[in-house]
This record gives sequence, C-alpha cells and structure tokens, in this order.
Amino acid sequence: MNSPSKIIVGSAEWLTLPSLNVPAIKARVDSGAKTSSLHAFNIQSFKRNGETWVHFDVHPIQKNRKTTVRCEAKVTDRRIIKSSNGEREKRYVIRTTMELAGENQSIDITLSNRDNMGYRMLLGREAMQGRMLVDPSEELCHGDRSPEQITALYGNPEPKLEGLNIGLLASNPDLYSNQRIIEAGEQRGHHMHFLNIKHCYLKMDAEHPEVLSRGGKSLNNMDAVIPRIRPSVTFYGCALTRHFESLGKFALNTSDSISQSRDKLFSMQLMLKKGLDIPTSGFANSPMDTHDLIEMVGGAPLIVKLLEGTQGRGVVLAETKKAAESVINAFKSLNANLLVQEFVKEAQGKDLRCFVIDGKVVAAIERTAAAGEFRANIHQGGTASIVKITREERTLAVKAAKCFGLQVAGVDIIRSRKGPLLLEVNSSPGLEGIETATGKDIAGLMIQAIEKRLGWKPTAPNT
Ligand SMILES: Nc1ncnc2c1ncn2[C@@H]1O[C@H](COP(=O)(O)OP(=O)(O)OP(=O)(O)O)[C@@H](O)[C@H]1O
Ligand SMILES: [Mg+2]
Ligand SMILES: [Mg+2]
Repeated sequence: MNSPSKIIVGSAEWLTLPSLNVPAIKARVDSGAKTSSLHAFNIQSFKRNGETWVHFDVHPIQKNRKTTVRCEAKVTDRRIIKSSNGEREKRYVIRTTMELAGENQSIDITLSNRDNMGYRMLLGREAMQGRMLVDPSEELCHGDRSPEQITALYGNPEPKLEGLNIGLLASNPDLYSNQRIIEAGEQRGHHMHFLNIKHCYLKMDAEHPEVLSRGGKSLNNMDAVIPRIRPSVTFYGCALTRHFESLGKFALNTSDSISQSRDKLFSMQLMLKKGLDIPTSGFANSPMDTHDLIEMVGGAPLIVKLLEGTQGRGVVLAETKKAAESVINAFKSLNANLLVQEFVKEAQGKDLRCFVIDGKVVAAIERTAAAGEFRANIHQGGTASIVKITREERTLAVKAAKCFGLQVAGVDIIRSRKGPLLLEVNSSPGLEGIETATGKDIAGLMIQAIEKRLGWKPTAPNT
C-alpha cells in the first residue's frame, strides 16, 4: 500500500502554478473535496480561436489583497460544485500545471469566488490520487516560505492609488442620505456612481453575465455596491443586488439580508428564533380568531400593524377592546395582513434607533413622539436626540443586525418593563436624523466598511 514513490503531504502545503504565473500559493490539503479549487475574482470569459477562455485575478497570499496576479486559462469544463455548507454553484474548470516537491503534474482546478477558510486554494483528492499520501498531523512537509521570500517572489505591490468604483443603487439622487453617501465616497477618493434602480437591467448568461445601465453601459467595473432600496422596489432592487453579488462584487448589505429583513412577519420569527425579544405579537387569518388575538397580547390597549406599512403609516393604537375589534376586522375586510401587538405603554412614545455598521453600534438616537402621538417616527412628527444606550441594548442591536446578515442596519428598540425589545430592523436606515442629532459622519463610516472589506487603503495624506 504505502508506495515509496508517493509524496507525503500535510494539512497545508506551498505549491507553484507556473502556467498561471503563481510562484507560490499555500494550499489547504482537503481530501474531503473532489476537485481542487482556487479563489478567483473578476472572472470573465472570452473567446480565443473559437475556444472559451477565462481571465481572472488571484490574491495568492493569505490575508493580503494588495498582491494580485492576473491569470488566463482555457476553460475545460463547467461544473456544479457542492460546497461544504451544501450550497451548489456552477464554476469554471481549468487545467493547469502544479508543482509540488519538485514534481510537476497537470490538475483540474475550479474557480471559486469565495475564500476557503482563509486559504486561497484547496487541493482536492482528484489531484492527489495515486501520487500523494496525507499525514493530517503534519503541515508544510515540503517547506515553509518566509515573508521575505514571498516579497522576493511577488515584489512589493504598489498601494492602489486609484479610488474604488462604488455604485449607489437607489432611487432618488436628491435624498439627504444618498447625497451624503456620494459626498463621503468622493471625499475619500472613490468614484461614486449613482445607479438608478429603475434604469438598470441585467443580462443573465452563463458566459458573460452583466449589469447594465440605460443606454447599454456595463456596470461590471463596479468594485462594490451600496443598495438603498425603497420598499416599493424591493423585488427589483434585490434582483439587481443579487446579480452584482454573483458577479463577485461586494454588496454592503446582500440581497438576502435585505429581503429577509423586509418581511416583517418573517423577520420577527427569525429574531425570536435567535433568542431576541420582541413585544408579544399575534397573527391570524380569520376574523373568527380576533377575540383570541386580543387576549393573547394582554387585551387593550394594543397595537395593530399592517405588514405592508412604513414610516409609521399602518400602525394603530387601539385603546379599548371594542376599538381593537373594529380596527382588526376593518383591516381584515380589506384583505390586509396585520399583526396584533402588545402596547408598550411605559415607553411613553419613545424608541431607540441604533445605527449598526459592520457589527458595531456607531450611533444611537432616541426618538420622541409628538404630543398626543405614540409613534416616534420622524415622519410622524417625532424628534431625535442623542441618547446613551445600555450595554444590553447595544448587544441586542448588534445581534439583530447579525441575525439577518446586515452590514448596515437601523435597529429600532423599545424600552419596556421587561427590558429592551426589538421593534424592527431596517436595511436602508436614513442618515439625516442620526447625523444631525449626533454630528457623526455615518456616511463616511459606511464607505470605510467597504474599504475594509476590499482591503483598500487610502493614500497619504488625506486619510
Ligand atoms: N408595541 C408597541 N408599543 C408601543 N409603541 C410602539 C409599538 N410598536 C410600535 N410603536 C411605536 O410606533 C412606531 C412605528 O412602529 P414600527 O416601527 O413598528 O412601524 P413603522 O415605522 O411603520 O415600520 P417601518 O419602519 O417598517 O416603516 C415605533 O417607532 C414606536 O414609536
Ligand atoms: Mg419604524
Ligand atoms: Mg422598517
């Protein structure tokens, strides 16, 4: 069995991919994977002498997004790959030479657009069969590479002087929030593009997928997009965002996170599932259950919410049981979906808006309803002021954003006798109220979240 001609490899090894001009790449040895894979981006197919080729970029060094190698290879196949989390994805397959322990061999590699546990390459069992034996307790059996050696091989990359191409996917360029995002991006040296959601369209094609803007301009050169999708265009805006994501572009809030948080009922169920508290709520189909619903949330006074409402419209306070019954049944007769919720009276018309970016609360305000009003929405005449939030509230806000996978979120919390309760999570929180009240550059922090994710560093001196 143990043929002496086989090479022993550990759990990770340095390889060379000479035809791709990759002099050194640390691969994770993964006999659980069939085919080897390479983390590639900007993957673009093209025709050469009637054959399909791809060019793509690789960051060959772990935790380094500055060193980029541009590669080109003939496509030998397109394959459905099932990743370890069960997701299926169609990927390009290329054949290339791999050098390990002084031996060359030809292997198939799929081009994956995700990082594999921080490794830029996975060496699958297809490439190892008949040639290698794995000793999982060892690592780098064929030598390590020092940072100095890596620098000698790749040279010192020039810092990227050029700003990023950032697309703001939104509807109204005159909106305070949109203007601020464009301004903050430009201030930090980026090329900001206002992309009107309704003026963008997409091409679904296996070889050359694309997002375009009216007139036929390709938007495939965007490095990142910031979706600011108003509720009326959720479906279309999420479709565009999803397309950008599948092109390997970074979306500050993914289409999945946006659509999940937009569905009020679903989002409440998800928050509860993650152990995050909300005011007790009920949802029913038939008016025959109205009475039970009212009892369930502790009787009147109670809140009735239309699932489709925004900015405080469609949120009603029913002071008495009679009023509650009439409101619920009236909405029902209009075929509206509604939920019934316990009224948090002790909040006294106040709620908290916590602005979360990249897992941190970067600003918080307290909104106070106008006199005679229980809804704290600014659109309903509410006023905003700075507030110090508790550690518990901070944690709750961060967890709420995380449970949807939102990198930017406006988390609304109401202070109840039982402690802080989540009201809702917004994927396109407005900037005006919070920037004005706190004086913080929230738009700038959103841009910085993109820079961080893309490993972009501003050049001195205007950091
Ligand atoms: N259960 C409740 N008890 C007391 N006040 C509430 C309750 N639910 C909502 N409110 C008040 O009403 C306001 C509006 O409610 P909510 O945020 O649920 O709806 P909305 O703002 O219309 O929704 P959206 O932000 O999605 O447009 C809240 O900001 C809060 O001040
Ligand atoms: Mg609200
Ligand atoms: Mg909302």
